[in-house]
Amino acid sequence: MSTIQVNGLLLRYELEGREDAPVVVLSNSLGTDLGMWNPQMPALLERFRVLRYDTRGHGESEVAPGEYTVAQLGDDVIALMDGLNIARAHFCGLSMGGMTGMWLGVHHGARFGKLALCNTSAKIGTADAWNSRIATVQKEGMAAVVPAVLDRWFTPDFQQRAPGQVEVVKAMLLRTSTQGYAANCAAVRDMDQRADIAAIQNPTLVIAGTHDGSTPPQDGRAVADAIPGARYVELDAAHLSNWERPTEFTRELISFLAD
Ligand SMILES: O=C(O)CC1=CCC(=O)O1
Repeated sequence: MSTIQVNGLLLRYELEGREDAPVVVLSNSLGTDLGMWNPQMPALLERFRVLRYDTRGHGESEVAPGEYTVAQLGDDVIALMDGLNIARAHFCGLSMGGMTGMWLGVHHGARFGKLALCNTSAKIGTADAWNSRIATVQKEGMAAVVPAVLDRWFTPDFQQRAPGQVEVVKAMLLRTSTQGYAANCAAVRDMDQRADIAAIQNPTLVIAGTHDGSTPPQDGRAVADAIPGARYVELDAAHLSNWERPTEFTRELISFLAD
């Protein structure tokens, strides 16, 4: 396992692929870790050097005290790239990872080539709903949110036809630190980038899921409409579209990045 000290905490990362290939950074969603990109890795590694990491408070990365902000999550990516001497990269993030991607496009666009913003939103849910989720995990632990979260991540059809894959992702959610999860919920709760993202100048792909109960397609469309020239693609999937439609997701991502 590789770790690096960034912004006062240890982040776990993996950097794989040919040293002379263009770099793509992959950023995980709330309640997962860098393993959420496993379905895309073999195809990505044929063309790219892939840097993926566990967002602070997730997986094997450290849990910093207090609540986080999307700006902190974005600063971690810049510090990670600086620490690994990566001057420029493409970026792909799903859900909270996509929110980090929007922030990076607005504030550090010159460090990035193309942005893929997947199953994400410039503003998500109400403060009350996030506060209630935070209170639940703090009082009852991660297991208390698992059934509702899984029903937003995967369609009933996928849960029935791929129970083994659902178990793999469920295990990531259950392994997530309660404190880290709550701190990242606060970052998502407090984020509103709707007025900012029109400033993004990077070529952008927005991927949405028709059955996504967390960041519905209209949210993805709104992101694509706000970013000049952004491409919008909708897959027949719920929130974790990269697991539910891995072939289509990977094809869309690679054809966009390699174009
Ligand atoms: O857990 C959810 O409801 C879905 C989600 C919201 C932000 C994120 O990254 O995942």
